Order: sequence, then structure tokens, then C-alpha cells
Amino acid sequence: MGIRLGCVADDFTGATDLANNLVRAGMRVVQLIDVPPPGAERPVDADAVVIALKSRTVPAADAVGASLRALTWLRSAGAEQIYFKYCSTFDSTPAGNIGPVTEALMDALGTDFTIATPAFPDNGRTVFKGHLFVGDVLLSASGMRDHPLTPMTDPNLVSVLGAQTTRAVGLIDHTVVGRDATAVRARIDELREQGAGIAIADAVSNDDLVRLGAAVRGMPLVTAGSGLAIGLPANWGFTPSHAAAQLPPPGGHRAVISGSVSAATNQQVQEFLRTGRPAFSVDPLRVAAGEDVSGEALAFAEARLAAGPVLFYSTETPEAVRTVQTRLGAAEAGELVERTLARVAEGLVRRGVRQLVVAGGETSGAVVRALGITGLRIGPQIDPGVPWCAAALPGGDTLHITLKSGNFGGPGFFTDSFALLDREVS
Ligand SMILES: Nc1ncnc2c1ncn2[C@@H]1O[C@H](COP(=O)(O)OP(=O)(O)O)[C@@H](O)[C@H]1O
Ligand SMILES: O=C(O)[C@@H](O)C(=O)COP(=O)(O)O
Repeated sequence: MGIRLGCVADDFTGATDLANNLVRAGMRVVQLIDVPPPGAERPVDADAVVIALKSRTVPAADAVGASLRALTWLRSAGAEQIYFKYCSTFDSTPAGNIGPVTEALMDALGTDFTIATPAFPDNGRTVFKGHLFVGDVLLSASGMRDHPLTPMTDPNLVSVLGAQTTRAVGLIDHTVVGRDATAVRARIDELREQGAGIAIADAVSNDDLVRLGAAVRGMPLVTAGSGLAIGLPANWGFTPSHAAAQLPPPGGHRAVISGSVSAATNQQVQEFLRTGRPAFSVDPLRVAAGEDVSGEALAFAEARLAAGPVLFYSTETPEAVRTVQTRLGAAEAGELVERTLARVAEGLVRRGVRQLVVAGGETSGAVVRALGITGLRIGPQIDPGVPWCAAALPGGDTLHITLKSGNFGGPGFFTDSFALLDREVS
């Protein structure tokens, strides 16, 4: 039998976030890094496969190409429904990539309608009257307005998505989602008749997501943050379980790589520094000037790893990031930092790090690729949306790794995560 749910995630932290919610809802999930090459073994005993792409901030045509390759693979694995996962803060620009990828998947699946909702109430992301809230404030008033690659300045998702797609975008509002799945289906029929191709769906609670999940049973494509995953597995009879969260015992040294510049990560770095633990700051301007910053970082690690965790971070305040971007360009600065942190991660693993926290979606993509990881097993949840995972390194060793979305996790995440690993997995 093939898989039930085939998922395409536009970044790596987002992929583990989605896999985590599916596992908690009772599915056996395999997470793959990029589309497997032809001839690669197919996962067995999986109810869902999540393919993690790094397609959020690449040119739209590249994101579409990668997503369609993932779709082809998932369909050949038997997926009955496709889930396009993007960020709970709807990270995108007028050029995409949420709109173009959604349209391309719809065309390839021959479907004329899908829903879109980034709601993830467990992490404070709610959608009301089509407007996205982050905690108590509108998206445009949250730290996302300063995101280095996808600044979000309009909280009205109907207009944000409308600017990225040729299809008409409608709204399934809370008065409908708050009722039941039948009411949602009736609203979908109405929107279809009016010519809409995509509907932003309100959701302010997990109950809303459960109702939405039931309403989209059988819909060829759904698009969402990870929240909708709470409501989908029940469509195939899955019930919540902890059985899927078993990982092998951890070993080796501990380190944290942080390339996220989000508000939550800034707080986590400050908290780590406050405890007086060892930390090395990666300065993009020094890297750009040709200095061997990754070499220095690894020299710093040598004597300190045994008593880790050791933190390596480029995390800075929005003002400092703007200064760097003005000098180097936003995309160039991002790439430079990602490349440097990925090199540090490679060196750390060579020096015996086997428990690694990575903060930031783009950063996680760069690190996981550099380490040659091709798949992840999902383990216990540290904070909503962030699980520990286990990966096989190319040499055969196991690496325990967690990919922390920039805005997720409590202030003590960089140490609490290791404490949880000790408690739950050892
Ligand atoms: N000090 C810095 N100056 C400029 N850009 C930076 C700096 N630190 C990190 N970046 C870049 O900012 C981007 C952060 O994105 P990401 O890793 O996805 O974090 P988040 O999950 O918070 O969005 C990455 O491309 C990263 O390389
Ligand atoms: O949906 C979310 O918020 C996360 O799963 C996610 O995609 C995070 O992306 P980054 O903030 O770039 O880590």
C-alpha cells in the first residue's frame, strides 16, 4: 500500500514542524531531505512522507520546479492527498513563492480549488477575517516586518496571496469554520461557483483546524502551515499516539548553530550568553573581508566542546542586520552567513558533535545539506513545532539534531533542548 499523505515543505525547519504534528496525530512519518535521486530506496511502513525543500526564498521558477519534482515522487509513492507546507507567518514576497507553487501544484494535480491557512494556534499564529495574528499583534506589527529575506508588512492574507497568483482568492471566515465541516464544504462550493481558486481559511483554535481538516477530506491539494496537520490524520482513522517518537540514545558533544535573526532567537542567544556558556559570534563583515572566520570558530570549539554546549551565532538585532545588508546586499549576506555556518557545522561533526541544535529555516537547510543528511526520524517534541530528530551521517554514525524555526521555542531553548534529550531519550 502507498502512503496516505504526501507533503512538500518549503524549508527544513518547517518540514520537521509538519512531521512533528503528523507524528503526534498518530501517523508514521518519514522526512526526506530534497527529492530522492532515481533508484533510491522508497520508505516502507510510512503513512506520510514529508519532502523538505529549500524553496522559500529561491526564484519562483526554481521553487516551482523543485516542488513539481517532489510532487511527482510523492504521487509515484502512492500519496492520496498532497500538503504544501509553508511558514506559519506566511513568509513570501509579491514574487512568491506560496502563490506560484500552489498554482503549479494545482495545475499538475488537475484541481481547481484549494485552501490556504498558516494558522498554528499552539504557537500563537491565528487567522481571523483573513488577517494573520502573531501572538497578540497583527503580522505586520510582529518581528516579521524585519525579516531579512521575506519582510511581512501586510497582515491581510487574501491580498498577500492575491498578489502572488492569477487565481481569485476568497475567504472562508470564522463564522463558517466555527460551525462544522459541512458548513465549510458549502462555503467552498459557493466560492468555487464565484470563480475563486484558493480560499484563505480562518482558524483561531485547534478545534477550528480539526473542523477544517475534516472538511478537506479527499481534496487533492491542501496548503497550510503545520497546524492543519492536527486535523488531517483522523480522515484516515489515525488517532494521537506517542509510539512514533522513539529515538536511539544520544552520544557525543553538543553544539548550537544559530543563523536566525528573529526576535525569539535573539532572546534565546541572549539567554545562553547570560548563563556564561561559551559562544562564538560569526560576523558577516569579517567573512566578507576574507577572514577565516569558520577556522577561528572551530579553533574556539576545540577546548570547549567537551564541556558543551557551545554556541556559534550570527544572530543580531534588526538594526545590525540592516547595516550588514546595506554593505553586502540581503541575499548575498544571507548566503555568506549560511555557507559559513554550514562549514562550522561540518567541522563540529568532524570533531565529535553528535547533538546539534540549528536555529533558522534557511540556516537549517544549509547545515543539513552540508552534512550530507538525506532523511530524519522524528522524535519527542521540545516546544510546539520543534522535535528532536535522528539522522544517519554519511559515515554511519547517528546525529541527534533539532531544526528550530526562527520564531519558535522558549527563551532557554538552547539548553532546555539538551535537558529534554537527556530526560526523554537516554
Ligand atoms: N548577521 C546577519 N546579517 C545578515 N544576514 C544574516 C545575519 N545572520 C543571519 N543572516 C541571514 O538571515 C537569514 C535568516 O533566515 P533563517 O535562517 O531562515 O532564519 P529564520 O528561521 O529566523 O527565518 C539567513 O539567510 C541568514 O544567513
Ligand atoms: O510554520 C512555521 O512557522 C515553521 O514551521 C517554519 O516554517 C519556520 O520557518 P523559519 O522561521 O524560517 O525557521
